[in-house]
Amino acid sequence: MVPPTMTQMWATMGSTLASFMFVWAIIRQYCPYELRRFLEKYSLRITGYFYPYIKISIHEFTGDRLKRSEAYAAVEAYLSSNTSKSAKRLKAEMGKDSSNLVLSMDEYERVTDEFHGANVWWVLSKAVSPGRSMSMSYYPEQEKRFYKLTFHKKYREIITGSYLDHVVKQGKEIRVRNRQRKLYTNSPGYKWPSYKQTMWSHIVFEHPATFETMALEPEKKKEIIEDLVTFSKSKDFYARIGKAWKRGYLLYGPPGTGKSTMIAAMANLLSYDVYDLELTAVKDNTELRKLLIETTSKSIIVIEDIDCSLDLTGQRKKKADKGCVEDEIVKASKERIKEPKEEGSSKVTLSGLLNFIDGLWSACGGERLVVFTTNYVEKLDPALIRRGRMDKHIELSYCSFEGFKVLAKNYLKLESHQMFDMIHKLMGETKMTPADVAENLMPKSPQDDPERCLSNFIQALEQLLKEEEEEEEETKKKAEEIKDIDTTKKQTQENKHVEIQNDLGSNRTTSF
Ligand SMILES: Nc1ncnc2c1ncn2[C@@H]1O[C@H](COP(=O)(O)OP(=O)(O)OP(=O)(O)O)[C@@H](O)[C@H]1O
Ligand SMILES: [Mg+2]
Repeated sequence: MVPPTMTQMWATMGSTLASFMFVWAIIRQYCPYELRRFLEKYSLRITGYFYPYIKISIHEFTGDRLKRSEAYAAVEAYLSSNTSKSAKRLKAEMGKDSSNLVLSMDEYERVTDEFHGANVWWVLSKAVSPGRSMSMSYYPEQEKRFYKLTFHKKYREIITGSYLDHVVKQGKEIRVRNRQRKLYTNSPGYKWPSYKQTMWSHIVFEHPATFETMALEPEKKKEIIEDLVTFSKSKDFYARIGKAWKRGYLLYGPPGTGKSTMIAAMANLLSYDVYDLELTAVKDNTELRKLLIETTSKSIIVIEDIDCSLDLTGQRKKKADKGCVEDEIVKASKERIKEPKEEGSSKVTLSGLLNFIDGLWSACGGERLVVFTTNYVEKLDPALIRRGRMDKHIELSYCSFEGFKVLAKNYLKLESHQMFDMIHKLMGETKMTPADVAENLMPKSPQDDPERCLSNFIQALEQLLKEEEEEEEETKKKAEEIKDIDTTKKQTQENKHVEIQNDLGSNRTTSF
């Protein structure tokens, strides 16, 4: 018998395929869903005997469709950043800040990836489950999307052992980087929420502060950044030493030295959410615990002006308390300290707060920073700020010349100028907060070029120096007056003493 020619072979194969497609189309069109599933199942089993490839599916929704699968989301992020460059059909969606389009592979597109010499293929597919009626309800037709990973069976170990972990880890990191971060706050006077409502309200966190733009000595900045980055990478370390993965920071210093700015810079550095906890709006310790449980991993929990929020005897301070009077003067413009509506409803105690920091952390797990800020560190109870609770104490102080150089670069785009020497000298003799330096460097009119801003700043420094000298003179004068009064008092006392001695002496002589 003559073997078939190539053309004949192709023709036979083509017609077989066409017939198969035709039969399959008829089955899809007319067969009930259950029969179709049955045929699919057995055809897959038969081909499985000869087919050397393994397939893994990762579905978008699992179980009750309520929650999107984290694995699916991680694979999606991984593929959109790693392999979408090789995809030919892409879909575009708005990015997180609605300013750019994000591309990812489209349905049924196939992309390849390579891991330690193993080639794999990813396809985004979808299955359609038909609509069905159950009791009184009708469930419409549903599309179920899933990623299908295909690889040769000889790579089974490497793919299931490490490639999938690598994909999920990288995908999660990409998602954290790309996610829209949030600033949460607990609203004052908020009633205990009904089912599934959260106690936190949030807005999108878009603070532009970074460590780069912060006026801080370079070594200090480097140390803080390294501390934060080391913390964020220490999951295994914390697990090994049996400690909850959290770190406490105490930021202290005069108003306007960048405590709040640093919190924003921390959040931007690590891509964390921020929970700004208003302690005065928390009803009691139970509510405080509930608030904590609702926070998510990769977040910073902030309590600003901790000295005003809590009475160290255990009861929260009220707005007009004596201890906070000086803060009230300093912060007259701030409305942060709010009086609870009902009298006697303030029940958050120091021990409640300590439990908030220590007790529940261990149960919650996850990566969290807790940051306290204060203008008066000496007012705080040592128990609250001891190492282990507040692990790192950072003092933010008046602006140094190094700090000024950062601000001059940010505000005026100047890295050096002949006026800098003068500024260096004046800054060594004065105490100006970074907030004031920033305000003085800010152009106030279109005519304010960098030179003008610098000379305005010099004027402000000279004025401050004069005021400080006058104040010092005043203090000296007062000290001298007090000294004079003391000397006069002492002199009078001494004179009196001499008189008494003399009287006693003359009495003794008389008696002899
Ligand atoms: N170290 C700094 N670097 C850059 N800008 C700063 C710095 N410190 C303060 N500023 C500027 O001053 C403004 C006020 O600073 P910030 O609110 O961070 O001060 P604070 O220490 O939190 O003050 P308070 O104790 O009153 O809360 C900021 O908006 C920022 O522009
Ligand atoms: Mg602040």
